[in-house]
Amino acid sequence: MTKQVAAIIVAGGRGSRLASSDDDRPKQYRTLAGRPVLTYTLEQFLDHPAISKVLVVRHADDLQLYDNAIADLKVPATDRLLTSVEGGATRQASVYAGLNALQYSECGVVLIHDAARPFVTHDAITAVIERLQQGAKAVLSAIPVVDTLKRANADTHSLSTVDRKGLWAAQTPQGFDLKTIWEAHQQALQSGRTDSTDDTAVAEWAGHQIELADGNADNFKITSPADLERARKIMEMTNQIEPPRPLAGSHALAGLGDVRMGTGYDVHAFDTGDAVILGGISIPHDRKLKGHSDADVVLHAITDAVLGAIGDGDIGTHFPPSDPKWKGAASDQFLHDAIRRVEDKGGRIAHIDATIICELPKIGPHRERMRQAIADICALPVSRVSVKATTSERLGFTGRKEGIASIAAVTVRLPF
Ligand SMILES: Nc1ccn([C@@H]2O[C@H](COP(=O)(O)OP(=O)(O)OP(=O)(O)O)[C@@H](O)[C@H]2O)c(=O)n1
Ligand SMILES: C[C@](O)(CO)[C@H](O)COP(=O)(O)O
Repeated sequence: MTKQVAAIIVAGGRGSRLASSDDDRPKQYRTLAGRPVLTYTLEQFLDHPAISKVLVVRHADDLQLYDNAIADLKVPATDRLLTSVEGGATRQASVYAGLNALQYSECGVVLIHDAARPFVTHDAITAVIERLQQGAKAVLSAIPVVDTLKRANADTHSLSTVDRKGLWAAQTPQGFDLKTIWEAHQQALQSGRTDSTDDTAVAEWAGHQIELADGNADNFKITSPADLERARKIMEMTNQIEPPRPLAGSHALAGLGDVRMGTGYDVHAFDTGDAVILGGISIPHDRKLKGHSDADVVLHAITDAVLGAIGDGDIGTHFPPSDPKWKGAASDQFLHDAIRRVEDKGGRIAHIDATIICELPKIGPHRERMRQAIADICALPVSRVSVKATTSERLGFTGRKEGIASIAAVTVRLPF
């Protein structure tokens, strides 16, 4: 009999090996081409027709980040996405929290997957499910080790070669009969075994046989800063806008699509505070910008430029300042909404050029981070985002340091 399949996505870690001073979000909430890692991971499971329930285990402090990740889903979550549960101090504890939450579901088998593996494929998921439906109690998605392996001492002098024959690199998803893995985790905990780095280790320890299913090298886990960079490049390439065809004769415009240009302008006054939000990042300053939302004057100008390109009103039309809902709101959601309006018309943003007009703070030291933040929000390669800054030679309100202005130009390609 075919058993109902649940998936647990463990997203309760802190990503300490990827810690960075300018972004305190755990790795599963960092963005790849504008959307959180967790969002991509979840989509793979929500999109798989054989999976009935998906449960995310998250850290107690991450509720807002989790909600943002769900808001970015492009596949319907419906009632298949269960209410998230809080994890524990180790991966093993987080998985156990997820298994406990599934005890009263109707699912007979469960896949356990790292949120930090967003490139998991439909085929890798199917391979694990098929073996479980054929009766396996524990299935590991894995790839054979292809590099020559060395064992080295602490000062990294190579000591010996390890025979790689029969060695596999464990990935996720790992699939189990739900009762079997739940009991194995319970026994492990009762015996004080709390440091297993994966669930097949828990099942092995409890005496169960593990079967292998085909994983793939692309399903790497984002662990280090280099992994995050690699993931960003892959996702940016996947989302890459086709380069415009070279202009040639009368068909040139057909190759480019319906190219539109929009401009935006915004101003916010200074208020007492200690940081300004500009282009999606926070910059320490001796004032803040006053506004109904977070007063990110750059994202507001870009949002208006996007809306201008498609002739769809302006930021105030869609997000009236009179609506208390937008009080203190992060402005990336305004831009996300404008981009969705472009995508609903089958279009794409091709290029963004923003200028910030202020005497202070100095923009130069923050420019690259701002470009990256805007590129992330818009799912664009950073090469398609420009941020410039100028003073107004001490003239006018920006010159008197009363506020900051920003103008933006955005190019959009729509289908004919
Ligand atoms: N207490 C924990 C620890 C880890 N995980 C999850 O388990 C997966 C794989 O673990 P790992 O890569 O070790 O993640 P972190 O523990 O976050 O990373 P680090 O060890 O660098 O802190 C990740 O999706 C992570 O969010 C979890 O749910 N709860
Ligand atoms: C579960 C896992 O992803 C399999 O490769 C891995 O063991 C996670 O733990 P780690 O702490 O990152 O080694």
